[in-house]
Amino acid sequence: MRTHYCGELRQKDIGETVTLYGWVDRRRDHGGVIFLDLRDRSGIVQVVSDPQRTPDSYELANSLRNEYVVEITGRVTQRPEESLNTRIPTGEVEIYADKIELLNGVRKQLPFQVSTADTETVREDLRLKYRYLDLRRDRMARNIQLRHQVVKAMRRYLEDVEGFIEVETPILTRSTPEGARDYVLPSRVNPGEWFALPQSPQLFKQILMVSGLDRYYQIARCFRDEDLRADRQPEFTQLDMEMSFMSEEEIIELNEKLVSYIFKTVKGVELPLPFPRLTYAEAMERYGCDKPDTRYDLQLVNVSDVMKDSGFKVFRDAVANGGIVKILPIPNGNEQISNVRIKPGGDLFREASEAGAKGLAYIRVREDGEIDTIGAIKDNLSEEQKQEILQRTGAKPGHLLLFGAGDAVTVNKTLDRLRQAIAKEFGLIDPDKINLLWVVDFPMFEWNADEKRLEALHHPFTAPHPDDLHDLKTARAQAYDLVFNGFEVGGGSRRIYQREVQEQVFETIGLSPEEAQNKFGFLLEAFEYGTPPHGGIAYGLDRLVMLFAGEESIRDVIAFPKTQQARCLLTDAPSGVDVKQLKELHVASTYKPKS
Ligand SMILES: Nc1ncnc2c1ncn2[C@@H]1O[C@H](COP(=O)(O)OP(=O)(O)OP(=O)(O)O)[C@@H](O)[C@H]1O
Ligand SMILES: N[C@@H](CC(=O)O)C(=O)O
Ligand SMILES: [Mg+2]
Ligand SMILES: [Mg+2]
Repeated sequence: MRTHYCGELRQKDIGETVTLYGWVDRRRDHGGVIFLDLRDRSGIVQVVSDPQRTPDSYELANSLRNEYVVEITGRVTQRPEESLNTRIPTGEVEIYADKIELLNGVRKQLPFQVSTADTETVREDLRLKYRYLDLRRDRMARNIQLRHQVVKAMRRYLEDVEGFIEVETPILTRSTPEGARDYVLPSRVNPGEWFALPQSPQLFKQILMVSGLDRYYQIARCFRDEDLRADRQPEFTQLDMEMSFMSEEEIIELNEKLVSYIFKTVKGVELPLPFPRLTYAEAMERYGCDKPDTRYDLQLVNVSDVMKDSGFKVFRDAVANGGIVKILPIPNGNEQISNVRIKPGGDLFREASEAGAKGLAYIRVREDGEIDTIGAIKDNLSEEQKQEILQRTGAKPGHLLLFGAGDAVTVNKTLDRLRQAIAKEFGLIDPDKINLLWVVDFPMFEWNADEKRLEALHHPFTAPHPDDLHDLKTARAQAYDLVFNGFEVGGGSRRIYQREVQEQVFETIGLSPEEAQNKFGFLLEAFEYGTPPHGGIAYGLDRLVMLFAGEESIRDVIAFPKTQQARCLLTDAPSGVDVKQLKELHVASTYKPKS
């Protein structure tokens, strides 16, 4: 019977006889003395065997190889002075192995060494294919355990402090509009009809409020067929919440307490409350995005009013066509950023053009206070305009001012990208800083140029701001996002709970009354049976844990993630199916033979 986990053993255990189970992390032979690092999920402890002190285990110890599974019984002993290891928590002790039992060996060559995978780069496809080996390594084992700690803290706070009740909602359901494509599943018993996997439990949680549940939460799996990024998976987990009879202010306050409880419990960090807030309009104006990383300054400066009469055509036209001119001022940018980098072919030019910019104008402030720029700008800039720009941007000698000019979406996107790239390059980001902020007052809708219609910025169940009901199209929403170091970790809103308002919103996004009835009739009907005012939020659990763990990819905090091509390499899914299955499902075409 196991007496301890490997990673728990300390000086206080010296003299005890212990039984451990685990994997051989490494085996070293030091002139007839065998050292084994024994690993389990808690960490590593050093085991010693030699012919004098542990004659019964020596032969077997000598034959063990990496990743063999063993049971070891032995005495906890103080390590000699010269072999103390301060890098591991068990580094003061070692175990004299009186008895070793081999429980299982390794029959094939290991695709990579678990013991060195934390320090050497192993190809991700190998890691995902042999995920069981990958999850044995310290870093990954820690991430998975950290994820568990985060979920545990969420449950403790919501259940024990705030009285939330966890309810499971269906996976086989109807489409929920969260802005991505649906994963769909054919129904065998209902020929020609399809389930959609939920993009979120949005409508069910609202219906639970109509049911009087009052406070709901769920650790909920969501499915979205969308283009993948390092912080996006096709299948991901939300902490999903909904509550009745609470104002936006009360919902935000409860959530600040929840988030600070998680930080305190998991990270031991006390967060100052309340979290700062930015309106969507401020965030876009100052940072060019709705999830700004404000660990560093580098704020954008709008100079559209100065440039509207500029002799420089690009600036003047931008404003005349309803666009904007903005500047990203970079202190000490002159020295580090050469003209080559901001002209076609340069890396910063490429960054800008990937965001849709056609050019990257600049002004450099010289040591003597004069400016350097291209002739077309310099010749067309009046002294007043120049002074106004220098003053507004706070430009000093050494400053580089990068310009974005054009439609607001492109300018903001461009300068946001440049801001992030420059913060990284200039080392402006303090990795120990924790930066949490709310973005509030989102607009209800944004223009979808492809489909030539307004679409809901959050989702169409979000309530408009009560002051803006006279013009729904331009109304602000009662919606809020939580941003953590430049990532959107959560988003929610107060909801519409009156049928008429919901119908108006459907109409605004171009749903005909028939379509609205067809897709969301059950919701509209529920609103007629006594629906309480309600609202909620959902956090991306994977993203949150990724940031807690200091990882750059959410794949590293998910036990069995998909690749960027949305494949599971462990099980090799998706795969072809038998034609018989397809026939039963009434899906005759697109048949792909099973391999
Ligand atoms: N594909 C995804 N993979 C992982 N997490 C996601 C994904 N989509 C959304 N989330 C997380 O779920 C939370 C709530 O979902 P929401 O619909 O607001 O996402 P979103 O605004 O579409 O997110 P984004 O566009 O940033 O991916 C997000 O704040 C985010 O943390
Ligand atoms: N269902 C929403 C979250 C919410 O509004 O509560 C989402 O996934 O974004
Ligand atoms: Mg999305
Ligand atoms: Mg969102």
